Amino acid sequence: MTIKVGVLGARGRMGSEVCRAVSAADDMELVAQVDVGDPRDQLVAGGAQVVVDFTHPDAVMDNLRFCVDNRLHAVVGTTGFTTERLETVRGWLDGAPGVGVVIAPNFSVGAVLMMRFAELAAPHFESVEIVELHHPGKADAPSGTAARTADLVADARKAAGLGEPPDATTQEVEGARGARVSDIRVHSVRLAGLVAHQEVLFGGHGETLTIRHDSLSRTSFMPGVLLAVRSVVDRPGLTVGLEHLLGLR
Ligand SMILES: NC(=O)C1=CN([C@@H]2O[C@H](COP(=O)(O)OP(=O)(O)OC[C@H]3O[C@@H](n4cnc5c(N)ncnc54)[C@H](O)[C@@H]3O)[C@@H](O)[C@H]2O)C=CC1
Ligand SMILES: O=C(O)C1=N[C@H](C(=O)O)C[C@H](O)C1
Repeated sequence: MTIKVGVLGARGRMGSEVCRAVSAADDMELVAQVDVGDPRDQLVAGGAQVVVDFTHPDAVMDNLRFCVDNRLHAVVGTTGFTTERLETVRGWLDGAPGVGVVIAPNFSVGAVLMMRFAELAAPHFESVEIVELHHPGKADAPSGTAARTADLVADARKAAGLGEPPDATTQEVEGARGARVSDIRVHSVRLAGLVAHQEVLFGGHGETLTIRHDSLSRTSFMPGVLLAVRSVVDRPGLTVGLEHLLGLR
């Protein structure tokens, strides 16, 4: 059966790539391409079953509310999902049985594995820091992926009885030691020529471990997005993270 798909943020870096990937998929039909200035009602008028959102952290909650109100399944890659936001979406879905929403900070399979590997390594090293590197057009810092990695690493450290990573630095120019997310230092680099990259650096006794992932092209996110579109129609409620669709959790 063909899945009718609408895209929000259709003229953006990710949205335009999603439009191409959906159009090329044998089992999908691209029925609406919506960006700023276009009526969102095109999604309903076009008969979309699944809406893919790659817009902006400031816009995504209103878009999701629209989808749930109109009983449209949603696949969301837009960042900015705090615990509070996720709870709000859960609340909306409680009132819309049968509707599915998949939200993932990163749709690339390699990035999902990087996060999983980091979580596995976390209990075994006293030190850890995260460096995320992106194109200079990125709206937010730190990246959603880095924030999610920090949460996973922090939870794994806590479960293993580890405290904060050691750090005796008291003299610093503001920002030199990065941001703290769940007590983990995260450093954000914005550089022309980059797409999306992350290193998780671990340090222990006489050794370090670096786990690095590179998205060299936005096509890296497309298999994950298409998997989520195919899955969400049979997955009511909220799913957070592509790992659940890959059988990694
Ligand atoms: N989960 C993942 O795997 C990935 C997530 N992202 C995230 O996706 C989001 C978008 O990233 P990019 O495509 O690089 O940004 P972009 O700025 O290139 O594209 C965003 C598009 O959304 C449009 N837009 C903004 N508000 C809108 C609204 N209310 N309705 C319809 N369209 C609207 C903009 O006009 C723009 O065309 C960011 O939050 C980014 O972090 C990006 C890459 C991968
Ligand atoms: O804005 C981007 O480009 C990306 N955003 C996501 C994030 O913030 O983690 C995913 C990927 O890193 C690309």
